[in-house]
Amino acid sequence: MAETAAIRTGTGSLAPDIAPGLLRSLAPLLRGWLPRQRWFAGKGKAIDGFAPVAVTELLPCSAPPGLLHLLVDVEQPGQPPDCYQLLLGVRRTLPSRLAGAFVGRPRTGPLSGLAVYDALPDPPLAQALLERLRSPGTLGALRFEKPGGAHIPDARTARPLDVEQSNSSLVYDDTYLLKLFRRVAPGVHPDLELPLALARAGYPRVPAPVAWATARPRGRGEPRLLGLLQPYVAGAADGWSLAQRALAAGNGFTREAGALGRATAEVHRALAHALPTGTLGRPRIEALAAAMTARLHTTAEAVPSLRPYAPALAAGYAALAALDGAPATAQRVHGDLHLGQCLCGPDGSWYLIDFEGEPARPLAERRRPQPAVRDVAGMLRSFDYAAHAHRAPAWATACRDAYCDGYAEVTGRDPRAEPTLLRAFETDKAVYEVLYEARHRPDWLPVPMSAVHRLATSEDATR
Ligand SMILES: Nc1ncnc2c1ncn2[C@@H]1O[C@H](COP(=O)(O)OP(=O)(O)O)[C@@H](O)[C@H]1O
Ligand SMILES: O=P(O)(O)O[C@H]1O[C@H](CO)[C@@H](O[C@H]2O[C@H](CO)[C@@H](O)[C@H](O)[C@H]2O)[C@H](O)[C@H]1O
Repeated sequence: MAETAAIRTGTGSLAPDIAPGLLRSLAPLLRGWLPRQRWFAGKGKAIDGFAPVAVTELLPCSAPPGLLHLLVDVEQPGQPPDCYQLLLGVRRTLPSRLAGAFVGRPRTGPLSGLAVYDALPDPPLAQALLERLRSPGTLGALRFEKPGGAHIPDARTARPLDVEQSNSSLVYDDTYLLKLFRRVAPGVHPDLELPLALARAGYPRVPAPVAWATARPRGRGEPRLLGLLQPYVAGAADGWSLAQRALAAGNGFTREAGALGRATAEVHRALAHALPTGTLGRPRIEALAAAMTARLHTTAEAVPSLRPYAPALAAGYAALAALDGAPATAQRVHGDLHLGQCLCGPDGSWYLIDFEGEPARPLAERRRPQPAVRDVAGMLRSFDYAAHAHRAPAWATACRDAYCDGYAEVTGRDPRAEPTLLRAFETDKAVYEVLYEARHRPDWLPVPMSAVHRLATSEDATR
């Protein structure tokens, strides 16, 4: 343990000469553990190596349980390194309740012989993260911010959220939720920017961030958002579970779909007031169609079953590029809207969450104003997804119509009135899903593939 105690410096950052050795000793463990994590985007590719970006000791490893915060560049073939956030606990012996979180025991280095594990399911370590956010300040490369001096009460309980997600979340006392981003990049993050802008504009049905953490590793550009604390909507059910429940009971879902259409429209209206908007003239529409076409071809390279459909789908994008008429309006959007991002609170109101956008796209691209119909297309795809396993295409069609009706009620603009734009965005989303499912959930690949088939063969863009 004497050696372990020596890893700490006065600021919480590891001495620069220690971080590489620490990471070298963790590397063999991370190689096995990382690809098994739902949030690891590089599955299926070799890991060439790891490089430390910032390593911070949040709780001393010399007095277990220790808590290490690591930002690590993961090097994989054919792409620039991706930086991941890891929160690792360190104990001499691991209690059996944490067996599932075990990463391994390094054989060398400052943690030699100690048990290293995912810190989030360990309540004292989860509590330590909340404690850091309650008292803002800096620690090494990490900065903890709590604007307006918000009072964040102590929590009696802390638990990781047990849902499929791209990041990781902790829930404190059913009062606050801490979302910890896993793949972190420099730049303004829409999952903080948009809910903050909506909160400042007085919009009530997007949980407002109350505290957050960023990293500013020296010489590595803009700050990176690491985590974000927001009120937990207790007793809420997400739209996906509610839709599944309705389908299993043989019930319709059009009332809910209409309410979701109205909720989407209200958020769009608030975003358009709070943040810059623009128009997309002919050159920008052509560029949009070209980007969609390029994504189609890259995805068809990676997923062979998409290839036969590529020409018909590309024709839809060509129709978009050739559109005459008024420029399309563009604004900030949610960017990855689906039923799982809509929470129905105990009072029956719908909350929208997770403004991160599609995690695979660069931050700058996600922050560009875009046609609002992009979110509409995301939700239309989601009704299709929900109905797929139940072989209930009529259920999906009714929901899709009710959703568009609800949207039009609030904005006065019916998304179905721009069928070429809507079809292009729906196709682009289905293509994104093909790649997403091929990488993360191959069993689900038939779901977006059936939409691809429909979009490539049907004349009617809204069916
Ligand atoms: N503020 C909140 N209140 C209640 N539940 C939430 C809240 N934010 C997220 N959740 C739950 O956590 C899940 C994952 O959150 P999300 O932001 O979509 O994470 P990710 O981007 O990692 O997928 C959601 O589907 C929802 O069930
Ligand atoms: O984890 P995120 O919420 O950021 O989004 C990613 O994962 C989603 C799945 O969990 C994925 O959504 C796709 O599957 C949903 C059903 O599980 C369906 O409702 C969506 O319509 C469909 O796109 C999403 O695309 C991905 O970015």
